[in-house]
Amino acid sequence: MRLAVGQVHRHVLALASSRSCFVLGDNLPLRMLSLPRAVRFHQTAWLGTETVQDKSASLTLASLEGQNKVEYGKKEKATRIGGPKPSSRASALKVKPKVSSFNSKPTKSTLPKSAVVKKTLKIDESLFSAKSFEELGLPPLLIDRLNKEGLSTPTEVQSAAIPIISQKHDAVIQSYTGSGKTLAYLLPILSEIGPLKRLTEQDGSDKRSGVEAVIVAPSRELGMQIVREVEKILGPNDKRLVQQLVGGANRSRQEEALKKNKPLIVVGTPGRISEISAGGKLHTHGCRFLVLDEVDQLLSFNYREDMHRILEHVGRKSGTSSRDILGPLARRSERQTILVSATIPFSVIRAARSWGHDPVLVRAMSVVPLDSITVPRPVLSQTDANPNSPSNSVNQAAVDSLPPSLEHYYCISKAQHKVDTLRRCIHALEAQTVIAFMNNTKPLKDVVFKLEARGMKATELHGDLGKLARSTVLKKFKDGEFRVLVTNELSARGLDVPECDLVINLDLPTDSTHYAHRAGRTGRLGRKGTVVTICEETETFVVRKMRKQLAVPIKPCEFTEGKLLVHNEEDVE
Ligand SMILES: Nc1ncnc2c1ncn2[C@@H]1O[C@H](COP(=O)(O)OP(=O)(O)OP(=O)(O)O)[C@@H](O)[C@H]1O
Repeated sequence: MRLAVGQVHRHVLALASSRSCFVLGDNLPLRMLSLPRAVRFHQTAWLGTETVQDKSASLTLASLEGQNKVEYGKKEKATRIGGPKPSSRASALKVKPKVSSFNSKPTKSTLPKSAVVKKTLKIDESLFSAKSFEELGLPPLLIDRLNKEGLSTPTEVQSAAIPIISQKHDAVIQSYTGSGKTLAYLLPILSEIGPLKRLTEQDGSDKRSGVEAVIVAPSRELGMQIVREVEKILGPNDKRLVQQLVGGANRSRQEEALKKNKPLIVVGTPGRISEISAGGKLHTHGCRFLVLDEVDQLLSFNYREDMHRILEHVGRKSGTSSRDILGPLARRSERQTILVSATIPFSVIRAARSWGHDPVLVRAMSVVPLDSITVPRPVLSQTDANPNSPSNSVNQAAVDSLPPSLEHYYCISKAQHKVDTLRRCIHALEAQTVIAFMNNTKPLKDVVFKLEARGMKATELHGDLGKLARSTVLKKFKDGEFRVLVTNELSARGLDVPECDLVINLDLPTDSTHYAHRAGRTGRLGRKGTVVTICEETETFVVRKMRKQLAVPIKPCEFTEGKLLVHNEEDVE
């Protein structure tokens, strides 16, 4: 569904039960917000006396510090707001656009303070100077496995998150797409549970059995990807200790595997996890870790019932009744909750505060206690004509999720010529691994057909394909059998194809958050990447709005004679 410009992203709050609160939020269009009265009541109740100026505004360290100025349209790259530099160790992909002119007009946008920090944890500087996994205190067996997989140096977000999670903090991890957030939470978990864990004095008497970590992801693909990452670290002999519970696969087989393999870690989608748990085949009461990957999406309205069940059951010891004297606090103490996303809106901070004890926000180079964070004010771009328009606000969550190494362009094309423009773009940029996004499933086939007819290997990926077909398509694309993957929003979050050097928007993303997640499929781990939005003349104002909200230069361009030609902004106005 495409949102018109001017739609307001709202995060809707509701009380999950009378005893524990959780946030149901999403970038919902305003007209979808006719909530049941009870929900509205809870929303009011939960907001309490807080003066909330912008529920959709997100929290970022850059906004907390309020010290960053952004300029875009400069000759070189845009200044990145907050966040770390790309890792020097990361190799660059071979994308060398042939640029024949580069003269976009500088435009200014300023980010004033958007949130106030009352206090900050004293940050251990040595936390960020870790050069190796050894320095982060990971157990030797785990380090051996990492080395065997060719992993020797932690990324910045891993350096920050691993010690914090090991100190048993509840944590919100925010870092840009492709910066290594998955291992940032997996490694401290695997330091505590399973065959690679740190040996402690209690080990002989450790009576824990059953599932010890539940990892929830919004899509099957992302769930499967996380499973593969865990299997990789555990190694071939112990990979049965992780079990996937994703939708679309045979449920009975998953239940049998749970019984037979007795996994320590389960990874799955909210629907399937809560279904199997409700059926009594998954026991998570003794669970020590709950991870919500892509938390902002998981806390959206769509998943509310399943997430409610998961939040209520995981890590809550059987026998702990909701009438227990400590109530929700007792429950919380049973598990460590880790929330992860490239885009963390303020609603997630609020949710984490209500669940966690001593929760902290971990970013690549900083750790901030969540209690210190107040609701951010909307941040306006200086060039905005109408500051009252919500669409003119900088979307700080999306800004911070963009990898610093990306180049952004847009190109005008009539609808019927978009596939040709796409082909010319791929040739001009010499892109080898391309993900093209559309909004609907039906037209995907047509695009694939046209590309193939012109000799370009392409394939489609969408929710109408079965689970097996989806994983086969993805594997073939990753193996380089296809040059172009034509897909929809399904692939926008979490999908890791390190070689992807070009992302194309054949349809406009619904908003700047969706733009950022799509864009993040390229430029992984500091590699170079290009994002090109192909739009119709009448849609260019939407691109300009997103450019303001994202505070990055999205430069007008065209592809002629096998070259990328970048226009001056005023040439196209
Ligand atoms: N320390 C490391 N050294 C080398 N490669 C790493 C390291 N950590 C992660 N990677 C690789 O970097 C890639 C990106 O990691 P990951 O998918 O965890 O990023 P992410 O931040 O979760 O991205 P997204 O926000 O898009 O989900 C993966 O291919 C992963 O295997």
